[in-house]
Amino acid sequence: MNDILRPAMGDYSCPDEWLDRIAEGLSSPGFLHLKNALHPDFLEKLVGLLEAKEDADKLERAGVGKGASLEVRSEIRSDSIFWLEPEDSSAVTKEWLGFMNEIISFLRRALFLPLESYEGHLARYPEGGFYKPHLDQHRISPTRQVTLITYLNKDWDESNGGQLRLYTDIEKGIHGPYIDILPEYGSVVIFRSADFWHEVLPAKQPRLSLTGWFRGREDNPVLV
Ligand SMILES: O=C(O)CCC(=O)C(=O)O
Ligand SMILES: [Fe+2]
Repeated sequence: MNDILRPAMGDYSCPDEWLDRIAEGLSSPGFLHLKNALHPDFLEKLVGLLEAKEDADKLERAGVGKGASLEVRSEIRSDSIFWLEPEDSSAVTKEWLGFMNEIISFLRRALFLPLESYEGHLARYPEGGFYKPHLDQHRISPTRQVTLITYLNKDWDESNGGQLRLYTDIEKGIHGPYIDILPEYGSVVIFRSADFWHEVLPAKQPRLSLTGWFRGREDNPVLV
C-alpha cells in the first residue's frame, strides 16, 4: 500500500480519510498497514523522546504476562520500553495521547467498539532483538481490543530483519499464512488484538517503535 496520510504536526484532528481506512481495515480483514502515515516532524519528536529516555536510563526491560505474573523473559522478548503516561510533561506525549483518544472516539462511533482507554509504550529492540509469537489480548484479562504500532526506523530494509510477522488466520495461528511488514519509518500497523498471532523477527540493528492498545473495560471486556 502506498499512502501519504499525514496528520499535520500540531493538528491532530485525524483526517477523515485516515479514519475511514482504519474502520474499513479493522472490519475486514481485521488489520491494515499505512505507510508514511505520520508527519516527519512528529516522528522526529518521538525518536527524540525515545533517545532522551534511553540516555537518562529510563527504559525498562519489557515483561511478559500481567499483574502479579508479569516477568522479564529474555527468551520471549528482548525489547526495553518506556510507557507514555498522561502525567508526562513532554508535549509529544500529550499530543500522541490526544491523537489516540480521537481514534478511540471514532472507533466507538464507527464500529461500535466498546473502547475506554489507550495504553502505549516506546520500545527499543537491541541488535539481535526479537519477540516470539503471541497474541496481544491476554486470556485472563482480555481488555486489549485493538493494537496500533508506529515504526521509527529510518532507511530500514529487508537486510535489517526485524519484520513484524502477522499470521492472518486465527484458526491456523503460527502454522498458517502470514505477511511480513518492515518496521519502516512512519509506517503504522493496526490490527484486532484478539485475532492475530504475531512476532518480531530478529533485528540486525536496534529497532525502534511505539506500540499501543485501545482497551475495553477491565471488569466487562467485550470481545470484538
Ligand atoms: O514491534 C512490533 O512490530 C510488534 C511488537 C509487539 O508485538 C508487542 O509489543 O506486543
Ligand atoms: Fe504484540
